[in-house]
Amino acid sequence: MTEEMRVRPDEVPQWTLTELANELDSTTNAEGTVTGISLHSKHVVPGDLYAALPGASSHGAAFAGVAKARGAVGVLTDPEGAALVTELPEIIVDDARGAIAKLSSFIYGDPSSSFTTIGVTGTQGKTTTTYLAEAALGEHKSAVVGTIGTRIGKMPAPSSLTTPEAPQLQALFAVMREEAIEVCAMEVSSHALVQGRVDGFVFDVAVFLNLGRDHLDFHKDLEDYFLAKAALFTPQHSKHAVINIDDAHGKRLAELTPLPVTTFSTDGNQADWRAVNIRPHRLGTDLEVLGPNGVEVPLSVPLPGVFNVSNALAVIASLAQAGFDPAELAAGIATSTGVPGRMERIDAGQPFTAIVDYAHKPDAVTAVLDALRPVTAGRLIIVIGAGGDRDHGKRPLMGEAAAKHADVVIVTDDNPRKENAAAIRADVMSGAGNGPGLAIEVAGRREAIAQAVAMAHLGDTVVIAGKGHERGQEIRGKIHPFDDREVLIELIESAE
Ligand SMILES: CC(=O)N[C@H]1[C@@H](OP(=O)(O)OP(=O)(O)OC[C@H]2O[C@@H](n3ccc(=O)[nH]c3=O)[C@H](O)[C@@H]2O)O[C@H](CO)[C@@H](O)[C@@H]1O[C@H](C)C(=O)N[C@@H](C)C(=O)N[C@H](CCC(=O)O)C(=O)O
Ligand SMILES: Nc1ncnc2c1ncn2[C@@H]1O[C@H](COP(=O)(O)OP(=O)(O)OP(=O)(O)O)[C@@H](O)[C@H]1O
Ligand SMILES: N[C@H](CCC[C@H](N)C(=O)O)C(=O)O
Ligand SMILES: [Mg+2]
Repeated sequence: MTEEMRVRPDEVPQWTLTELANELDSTTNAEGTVTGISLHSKHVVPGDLYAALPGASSHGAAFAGVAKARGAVGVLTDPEGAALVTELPEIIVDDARGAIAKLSSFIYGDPSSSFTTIGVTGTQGKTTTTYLAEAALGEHKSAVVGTIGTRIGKMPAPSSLTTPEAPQLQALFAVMREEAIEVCAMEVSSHALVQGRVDGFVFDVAVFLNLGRDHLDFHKDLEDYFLAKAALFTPQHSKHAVINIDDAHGKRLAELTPLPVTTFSTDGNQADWRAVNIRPHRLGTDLEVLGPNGVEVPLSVPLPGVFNVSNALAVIASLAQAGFDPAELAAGIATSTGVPGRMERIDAGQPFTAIVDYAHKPDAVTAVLDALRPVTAGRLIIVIGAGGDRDHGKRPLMGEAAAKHADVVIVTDDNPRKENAAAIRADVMSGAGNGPGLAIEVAGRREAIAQAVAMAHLGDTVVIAGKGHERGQEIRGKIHPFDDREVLIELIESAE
């Protein structure tokens, strides 16, 4: 097993329940010493305050017994939850979700004020941008929080969700403070903003990458989704905005935000930071970056696609705003060894190019295929599916984008979760069937990848889209081991 960074600080906080209740203008019905806070019963460690919140499928108060058995000393909950809790002392507040981030930051002593925080939002590119920030920072001690997990000083520390819930996040911040981290670059999802996971502290810099179709199962419509993201660009959440004005919603946000704004563009727009003389090649892109006050630095982005130039510019603009030297940042980006499952090249001696990528939204599918087309002499073959229990509306649009930009589309399963896999494939096929090329449906992801490998020749590019770094496939609530990269290598080797 690889070594992992701790997820709780060594220096354990000590608060009485009364002190915490006071902080929330509430009271408590017993005493006890609190040494941490948890939002999920399964994360509780002895000494924790268990925050029992109302959820979509249950009220956290129903798990207070489990939390107690794991050593919780009290419960923070709302009046509805209080009616369910009998086994632990309570702090009751009307808006328990509103209280939890503030209290989590308080318990750990506002740890993120000890380092620079960069919050990255956008429909696509957050993970890539935070990883490129880590590379850009070179020897400076940095941390990354996001979809693939947390990294503190390049050591993994497990975290769930793209943006962890506040108790987990603030504990990780406290570890970062102990590790003398200089900069934490983190992904901020729209879910996190709506659910107040990043309340209780203020980002030094907030970055907006783009807005496209996703998560319309959670947000009412695209406008609602935009407004959720726009909330990051208010003084309550951030001090400074860095915005991609090539994106129409970015342009709008730059006018809307009350924060001081730095803009960037790869598209010839009049921005503070601009990419010029863009020279794509098979493995990435070379270019020059023009910045404020006559700054001009050469940059080599070792990831293919102009969209990754945009992600790299976001890194330079935001870290330069935080005081780092653009030339050093550019030199750091050039050393990136890539991002797991993002445009990741797989080489098992096959005659064609094979790429594993995390595109699971229509714009990402388009961006990836557009990036690969100019460097593909033969056919562009994509294996694609869509996740279950997520936005249904994006499925035909993903199929359509694949069919429009690839020569062969193999529609298969992603994570069906609790849905019927055949029904999801039919949704994707309804869009994929409209393209000029060949669209076929193959049940079973392994079988679909095998078909792609069997049909690919010298000069072709095969893209396995949607699951990137994921190591399992969720089918009816159970996660089966499945890694696109390993499966691809196995199938290439067995085809020889
Ligand atoms: C829609 C959504 O964001 N749901 C999150 C939310 O669930 P919920 O409020 O409905 O909770 P619930 O399942 O009804 O449970 C109620 C409460 O009981 C607690 N509980 C529940 C079960 C148990 O055994 N013990 C326990 O303590 C839960 O922690 C929760 O507080 O609060 C839970 C606790 O933190 C999260 O785990 C859950 O994330 C679910 C798993 C999820 O899939 N979220 C995704 C959609 C998400 O947040 N994604 C974003 C964006 C990704 C992207 O950009 O693409 C992310 O930031 O990851
Ligand atoms: N700036 C961008 N514009 C368009 N597509 C992009 C951009 N950056 C990355 N992509 C595509 O989107 C996929 C996901 O990228 P990444 O994981 O960096 O995004 P994310 O915003 O973190 O996604 P998630 O919301 O799932 O965490 C990549 O594999 C690539 O296909
Ligand atoms: N953070 C994203 C991941 C999607 C990954 C894709 N493989 C899928 O299962 O849809 C989500 O929870 O919507
Ligand atoms: Mg991500």
